[in-house]
Amino acid sequence: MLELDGLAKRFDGQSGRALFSHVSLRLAPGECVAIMGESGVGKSTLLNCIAGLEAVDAGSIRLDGTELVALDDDAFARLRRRSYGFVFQAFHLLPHLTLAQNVALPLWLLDCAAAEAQQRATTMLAQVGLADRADDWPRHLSGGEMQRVAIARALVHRPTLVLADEPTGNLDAERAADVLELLLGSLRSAGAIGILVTHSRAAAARTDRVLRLTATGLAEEAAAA
Ligand SMILES: Nc1ncnc2c1ncn2[C@@H]1O[C@H](COP(=O)(O)OP(=O)(O)OP(=O)(O)O)[C@@H](O)[C@H]1O
Repeated sequence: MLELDGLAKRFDGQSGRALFSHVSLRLAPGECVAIMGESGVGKSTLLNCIAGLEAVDAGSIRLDGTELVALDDDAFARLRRRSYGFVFQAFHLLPHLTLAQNVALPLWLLDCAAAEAQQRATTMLAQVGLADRADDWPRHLSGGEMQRVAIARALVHRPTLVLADEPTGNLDAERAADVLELLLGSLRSAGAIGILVTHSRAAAARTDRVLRLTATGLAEEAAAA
């Protein structure tokens, strides 16, 4: 369970005005929501706050009962490695690693034995439809294929929470729909919580709930596109 209560964030130079405040949300395992909102309202910043990459100015973030706002940077980094997965608009695959090595990366960071990491990475690649590409290189892939690898990497260590920032933003409509279906299906079958920041109404409509971020918090929207 992810519980956000009264989160507020302000950057220096914003003359006392909060970027957002009163952000509260409860998400159960397997639940996936979309966060929409005007450009610049703070959606990516909110994801960064939930990930502990930006400090909040007020509020509470609890993951399975643990208060994360109280954690120091090292403790948050360890938790992030173990319990978080990330999917980015620009894929962020490492060009000098094979696809299997890219997917195995989170397992290496958790000190998983090399043989097990290799086997789990290969299994994940098969689940995203790239079984025969394990030893290939990111530069040989299409955008949609790169995002499939990124989804495998985000889920290989069985995270509690996956944060996806515009995961279909660099893809054409057909590839976006395929990648989104894969991401949401994978999240649901893994029982992970998913938070998807998107400008795409079509993408948002595929999630369980659509929320709109404004300066004064998150408001529920009708899920229909
Ligand atoms: N480290 C920072 N220091 C100061 N201001 C920042 C910092 N990071 C982001 N901002 C500002 O905070 C605001 C929110 O940025 P953010 O990227 O979170 O918005 P967004 O809703 O995700 O926008 P978009 O939909 O365009 O991606 C912007 O005005 C941005 O310039």
